[in-house]
Amino acid sequence: MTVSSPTPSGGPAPTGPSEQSPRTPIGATVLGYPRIGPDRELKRALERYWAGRIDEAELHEVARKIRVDTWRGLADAGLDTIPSNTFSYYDQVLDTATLFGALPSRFTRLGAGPTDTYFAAARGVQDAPAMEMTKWFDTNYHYLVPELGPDSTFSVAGSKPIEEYREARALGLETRPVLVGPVTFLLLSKAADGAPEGFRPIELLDKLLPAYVELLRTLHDEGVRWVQLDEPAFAADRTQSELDALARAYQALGSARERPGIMVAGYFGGLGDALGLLARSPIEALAVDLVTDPSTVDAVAAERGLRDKEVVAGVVDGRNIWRVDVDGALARAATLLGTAGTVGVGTSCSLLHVPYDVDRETGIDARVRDWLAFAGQKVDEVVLIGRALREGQESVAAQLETARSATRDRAGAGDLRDQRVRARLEALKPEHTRRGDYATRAAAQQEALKLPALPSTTIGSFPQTGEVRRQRAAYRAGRIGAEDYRAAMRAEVERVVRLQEDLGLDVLVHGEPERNDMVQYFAEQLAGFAATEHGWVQSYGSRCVRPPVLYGDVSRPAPMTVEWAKYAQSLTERPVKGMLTAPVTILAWSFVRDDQPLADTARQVALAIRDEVHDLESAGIRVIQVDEPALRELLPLRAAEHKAYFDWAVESFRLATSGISDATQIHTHMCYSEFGDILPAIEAIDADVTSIEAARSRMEVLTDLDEAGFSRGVGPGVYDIHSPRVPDVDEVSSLLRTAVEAVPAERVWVNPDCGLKTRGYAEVEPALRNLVTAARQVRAQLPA
Ligand SMILES: CN1c2c(nc(N)[nH]c2=O)NC[C@@H]1CNc1ccc(C(=O)N[C@@H](CCC(=O)N[C@@H](CCC(=O)N[C@@H](CCC(=O)O)C(=O)O)C(=O)O)C(=O)O)cc1
Ligand SMILES: N[C@@H](CCS)C(=O)O
Ligand SMILES: [Zn+2]
Repeated sequence: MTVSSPTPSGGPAPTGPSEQSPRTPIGATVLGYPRIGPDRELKRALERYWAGRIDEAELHEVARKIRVDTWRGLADAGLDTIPSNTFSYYDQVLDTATLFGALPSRFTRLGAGPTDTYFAAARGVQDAPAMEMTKWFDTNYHYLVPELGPDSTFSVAGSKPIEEYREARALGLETRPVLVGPVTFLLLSKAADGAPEGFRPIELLDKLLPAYVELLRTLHDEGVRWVQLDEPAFAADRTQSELDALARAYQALGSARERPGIMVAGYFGGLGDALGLLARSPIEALAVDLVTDPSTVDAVAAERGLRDKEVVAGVVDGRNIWRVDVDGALARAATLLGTAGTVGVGTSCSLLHVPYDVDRETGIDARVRDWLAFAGQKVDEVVLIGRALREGQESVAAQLETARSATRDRAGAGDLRDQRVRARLEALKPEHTRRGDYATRAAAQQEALKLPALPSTTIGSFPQTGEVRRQRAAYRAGRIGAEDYRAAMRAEVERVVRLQEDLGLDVLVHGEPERNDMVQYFAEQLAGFAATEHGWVQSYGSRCVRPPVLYGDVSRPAPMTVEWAKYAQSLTERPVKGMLTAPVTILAWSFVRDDQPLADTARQVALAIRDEVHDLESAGIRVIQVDEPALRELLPLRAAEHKAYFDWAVESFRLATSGISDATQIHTHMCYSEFGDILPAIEAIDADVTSIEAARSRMEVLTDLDEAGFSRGVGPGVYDIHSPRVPDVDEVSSLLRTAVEAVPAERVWVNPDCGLKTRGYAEVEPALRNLVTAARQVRAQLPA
């Protein structure tokens, strides 16, 4: 397999759609690639740049090397075409807003250079708070939300896709620039502050399209043969007017005279009604996700309008890490042979969501490792399936057989089924997911805890200092032993407990210094999971996570947190909150098995957490928080699937948190989400207290919860921990007064928006001091 031949340096491409010349097919390709660097080189460079330790040139050089290595690797692996502009210094949606000159004016008027203006928008600076960050569809990646108003204008203000194209071409590599499509860009944007009531960014489509047309012309003049326009927004339910916008957009872009070939990529599910619209539009290619929803293959095969188009069959899962089932993938791609003009082979979505290379994971059992494919291996899978499809299976018989034997081995691995776990689940009765009624519990808890009105607490983690991380790195590398590590972490716990006593918080935490991550920490101790050593995936900006691999039945061989919670409680008279992660969040932030329904896996995880809850209670811990920040994350994109999801998601939380005394108080915590769709579930999980991100939206969520009939304790965040800003006492008191107007004061708790692990003590101490002072002030003003 060969890479497309390079365009002669500097010269325009010989073809354009208007000239009707044959175009090299897209063939075997990937929709995008990780960009943080195999050893998180970009993360380190970004953080050094932000700290003023390297200059811009050094940062750009690290980025250039990541791009070059990526392109060379993809070309050497044998893909037919390779993407560019999939690199980003922070986020591709922010890149798109920058490219089209649509950054909020609070950043452009700072007068900084382009790089620092971009980072100001991403991270905020004094007096110019960062753009809002939210989840990218149902993934654990987060993007920055563009802010648009009726007066927003668009132009081609940047040149990133062009520069990256040129950079690759200078290496002799022809690439396909990837852009967020215009309709998805607008659907992901929000109305800027001050926009008229009811304004929706999609109304700006006719103003945005000319900028895309201009960019397409520039790319064409540069010699670009294909562009990829990503429209994942159409994997979710869309209104007729949004579908009309899609049709209008691609009619306009497809009719542009001088442009490269256009491939629209729809991913994270089937395209629904958008499929037919795109099939009828004057574009040349469509990339479809044939993994997320298996019925998509039939919908695509039935689509007559694709006869003159190339369809890139996304048969290699871009989001999970299992080796592809080559026969299933080949069958799906082959189904499209009679439908599409040409069939290419690709990943279901960008590989941004998986780590770089499974071969480095020497710590994972070799048998399990052989079942896995990370980004590098997935590229090989795409190349393999592409060749088998084009040249026949005989041409790659040996590689196909190796792949088949790994798939067979996994399917037959009976030792992944733990009969004890299965028997426990079989024996579950409805009472295993029920607690006593809330009013009785609330009275028993007040009797046990004797908390003041408006009790103050934190969400769990305290700053993960460089020293804490260094200790863990030293422990992992074997430079210090288990006892020394434990002693260092206990010293940190003691420091954090003393600090909270000094600050005057009412319910304390141990601070989570011993945790690398709130999911990975548990996965490392549960049977059925494998942890990775190098498997970093970008979560947002420079922040990464290492999602564990959930490959078998889950159980808890031994208590996971009890010693830490007990130790913290031994240091103080005040109640210490035990801290656990709930089942849905554990699943959402892991790579999950695909050989059984997620609901079954959730129940297994719930049983393990339930065991821990019971052990914490037995150890004298009277308040236990079970964090469920990702409850919104696994919500299916299509509304028709919501009820089934909520049923198992709520059941798993309740299974994890019932069977305990009425007097034991269960907290949960939610953040990083739009809560609108999950309000009924927040009530249904039946936690005694829910702490919830609210500071930036000025407590709006409380009114929403109230309207949804929420009747339990609630801790709306009064300190935005995503910003280094220290809120003053008046600001916190004002938020608290708003809170007690929306919810009866006896149900209100006082806490930050989320954990403090990413912050420094220099901000956290004064912020918490102000929080406690504000709580006391407002408490003193409550009617007796
Ligand atoms: C709440 N969020 C989380 C999500 N997903 C998760 N799995 N976990 C989450 O908490 N999704 C939604 C949000 C996303 N938010 C965040 C927030 C913060 C981070 C983050 O800070 N990530 C850290 C890595 C955390 C970690 O695993 N740390 C490890 C390893 C630390 C490390 O890199 N060590 C260095 C050596 C250190 C030294 O010597 O100084 C090394 O190994 O090279 C640990 O503490 O042991 C990040 O740095 O990106 C992520 C998502
Ligand atoms: N207990 C966790 C929740 C984060 S969502 C923390 O405090 O970091
Ligand atoms: Zn949180």
